[in-house]
Amino acid sequence: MTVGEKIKVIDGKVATPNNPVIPFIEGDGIGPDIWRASERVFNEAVKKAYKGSRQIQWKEVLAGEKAFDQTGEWLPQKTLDEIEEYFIAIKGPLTTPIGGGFRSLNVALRQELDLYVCLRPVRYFEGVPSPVKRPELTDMVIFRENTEDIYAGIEFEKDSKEAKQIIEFLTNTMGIDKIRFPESSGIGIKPISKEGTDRLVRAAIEYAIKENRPTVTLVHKGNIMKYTEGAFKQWGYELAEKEFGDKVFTWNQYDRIKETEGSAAANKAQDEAEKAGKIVVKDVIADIFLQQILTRPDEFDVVATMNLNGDYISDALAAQVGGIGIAPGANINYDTGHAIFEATHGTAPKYAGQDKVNPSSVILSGTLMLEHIGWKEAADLIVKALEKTISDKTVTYDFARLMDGATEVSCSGFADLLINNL
Ligand SMILES: NC(=O)C1=CN([C@@H]2O[C@H](COP(=O)(O)OP(=O)(O)OC[C@H]3O[C@@H](n4cnc5c(N)ncnc54)[C@H](OP(=O)(O)O)[C@@H]3O)[C@@H](O)[C@H]2O)C=CC1
Ligand SMILES: O=C(O)CCC(=O)C(=O)O
Ligand SMILES: [Mg+2]
Repeated sequence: MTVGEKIKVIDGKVATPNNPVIPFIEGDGIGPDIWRASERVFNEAVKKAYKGSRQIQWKEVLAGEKAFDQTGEWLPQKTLDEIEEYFIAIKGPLTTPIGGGFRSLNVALRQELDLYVCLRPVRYFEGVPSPVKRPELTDMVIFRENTEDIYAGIEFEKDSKEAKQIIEFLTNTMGIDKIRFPESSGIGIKPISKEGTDRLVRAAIEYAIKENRPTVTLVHKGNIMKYTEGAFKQWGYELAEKEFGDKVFTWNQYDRIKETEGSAAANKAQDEAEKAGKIVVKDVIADIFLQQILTRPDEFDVVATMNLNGDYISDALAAQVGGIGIAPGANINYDTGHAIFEATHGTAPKYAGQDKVNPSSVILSGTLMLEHIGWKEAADLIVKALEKTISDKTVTYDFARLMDGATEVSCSGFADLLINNL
């Protein structure tokens, strides 16, 4: 076997050798089935695209159940060190116990490496079964903040010393009398910072500019959580105007024009901005957003939101274009260049070891990774093969159960077909 070389990040740009070492985490549950299938597809696509002159040297790093069985640790420091050293990694899903036990290893990886953007593109592949009438209208890219929020795990159990201390502080020092049942409350804390918001919204707008996306929508629940979600909206608008100037037109600008010159002038200003190719930065409250993505999905392009909202939105949008079996993602720090690519779905334990589930989410996460390292030709081959395989109606169980005249194939069988169609 040839020895691989390290990917480097120079001045924020990824420099990829012809034989990059890329660490992978196989994952729990369905992870091993999916990884085996995906790895073959990646290798064949790279071989075909570059006629053997390029090859990925996969390096397994441990996390989750496999790590615990082999090392006694769920997330060994060595794994974090190696991903940090090699910059780019890809992972299968990892189990998180509910209501107790260790905290999410997926979240820990994102926090430890400060991978502040969870990027989740949502697009329709012709022929995929969908619960909506016009699934092709859904074409969005979610920028989900990945390190803060109530999601990030600052939580204290009911009756714990910490929960009692916080409740005592809130009640006696802060004069809060709205904790309905102070004797039996667990406590969760939701930090949302200006720095965290700025870097997330900056990445979303930069992406919209680069990819010619007409709008960036800030999704928040700022009417209720004013100083966290409401601040996210406010800081987002401020950053857009301050850093992107005349490349954007914000709904804050719209409101200011409306206030001084009236609605007609504000509408005209927005029309002119759109005609001039400026990106419209707008906002929507999270609950109505979940209705509007169903009723008028074509009004949304790039979506920037906080961690918990982004989690719900990711799965809801995935459903519109065929489900969680075809929902890729990436966790990225655009400043250090570190990135871990991973599917949106979890370990689907009831299907573990059955060679049954759809490997497309990890495979498409891999195409994001190939594009990220500059190997677009290989990524394009995989996307085309996926389109062909779906249009042939040879699909895994999740699609087969909703498609007329489909032939159901296994997870590995689907990978075989993709490879034939490369
Ligand atoms: N990033 C990560 O590693 C993530 C980890 N998790 C963890 O995964 C575990 C299980 O979570 P759960 O809530 O059940 O969510 P999952 O995403 O694991 O599974 C829920 C359902 O989604 C469908 N599904 C998931 N993956 C696929 C696939 N590849 N192909 C086809 N269908 C698929 C199945 O639907 P059906 O039953 O209809 O066939 C499955 O039962 C938890 O421990 C959770 O914390 C969850 C999300 C992300
Ligand atoms: O870490 C987990 O177990 C769940 C993560 C998750 O749902 C997500 O990132 O979308
Ligand atoms: Mg999720």
